[in-house]
Amino acid sequence: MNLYEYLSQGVKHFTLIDPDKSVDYLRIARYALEAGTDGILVGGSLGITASQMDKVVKDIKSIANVPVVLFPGSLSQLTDAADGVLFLSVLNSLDPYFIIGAQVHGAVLIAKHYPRLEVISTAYVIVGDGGAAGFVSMSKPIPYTRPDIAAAYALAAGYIGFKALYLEAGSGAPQPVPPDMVRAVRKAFPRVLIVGGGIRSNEVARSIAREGPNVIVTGTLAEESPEKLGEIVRAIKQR
Ligand SMILES: CC(C)=CCC/C(C)=C/CC/C(C)=C/CC/C(C)=C/COP(=O)(O)OP(=O)(O)O
Ligand SMILES: O=P(O)(O)OC[C@@H](O)CO
Ligand SMILES: [Mg+2]
Repeated sequence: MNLYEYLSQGVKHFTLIDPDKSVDYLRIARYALEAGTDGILVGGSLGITASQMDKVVKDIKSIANVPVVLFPGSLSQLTDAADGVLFLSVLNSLDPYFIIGAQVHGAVLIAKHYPRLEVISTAYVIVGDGGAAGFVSMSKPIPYTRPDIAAAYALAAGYIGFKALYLEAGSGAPQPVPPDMVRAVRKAFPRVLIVGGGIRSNEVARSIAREGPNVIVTGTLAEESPEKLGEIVRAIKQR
C-alpha cells in the first residue's frame, strides 16, 4: 500500500514533530508510537536546515513502524529519508511564492535529488488564528465563523485535483478548526482531509473525528504533554 492509500483509510492520528522545537525528538516519537499514533509528520515553519531534517527523519525512521512524512515549512526541509512529502500549496496566501513559487523550486529538487519520495499534492488552507504558518506564508486566514468559505476553497481544491487538503488553524492556536467547518469541508472535498492546529483535549479531538476527516494532527500536545497522546489516539479511534 502506498502512502496515499494509507492516508485514505479511516480516521488516523498523526504526531507532528518540529525539529526546531523538540531537541528531545526521539523521546516524543517513542511516546507517540507507544500511544498508537498512525504516522509522524516532520517539519516546522522556521529555522530548520536540510542536514537537521535528514538526521531527525533518519533517527525517527529507525524506531518507527508507521510512515514518516515531511511537512515542509521551507525548501530546506526536503530529504528522501522520509516516506513521502505533503507538497503544500497555501491556497489562501496573498503571496504567489507560497502558492506556486516554492513548489517550482521544490519540484526540481525532488525530481533530481529525492525521486523516492511519494509526493502528495496538498491544498493548505489556513483558518482563524493561523499560527506561525499563517503569518509566515502571508495568508489571509478564513474566519472560524465561515465554514461556507472553507467549503468553497475545498471545492476548488477538489476540482483542481489536489490529492489532499490540510485544514490548518495554526500550531498552538487558541481555537481549533470548528467541527461545523470540518463537516462542510468534508462534504466538499472527496480525497484525503487532514485537520490540525490547537487540538489538545480528547473531547475536541473526538468532535472533529466524528466529522470524518482522514487525519487529525497534534504537535504542541506531543511537545508539551506526550503522556496524553494515548488518550487522544483512543478518543479519535472510538469516536
Ligand atoms: C517544498 C514545498 C512544496 C513547500 C515549502 C514552502 C511552502 C509552500 C510552505 C507552506 C507555508 C508554511 C510556512 C508551512 C509550515 C508548515 C508547518 C511545518 C507547520 C508547523 O508549524 P510549526 O512550525 O510547528 O509552528 P510553530 O513554529 O508555531 O511551532
Ligand atoms: O501544534 P498543534 O496546535 O497541535 O498543531 C499541529 C499542526 O496542525 C500545526 O501545523
Ligand atoms: Mg510547533
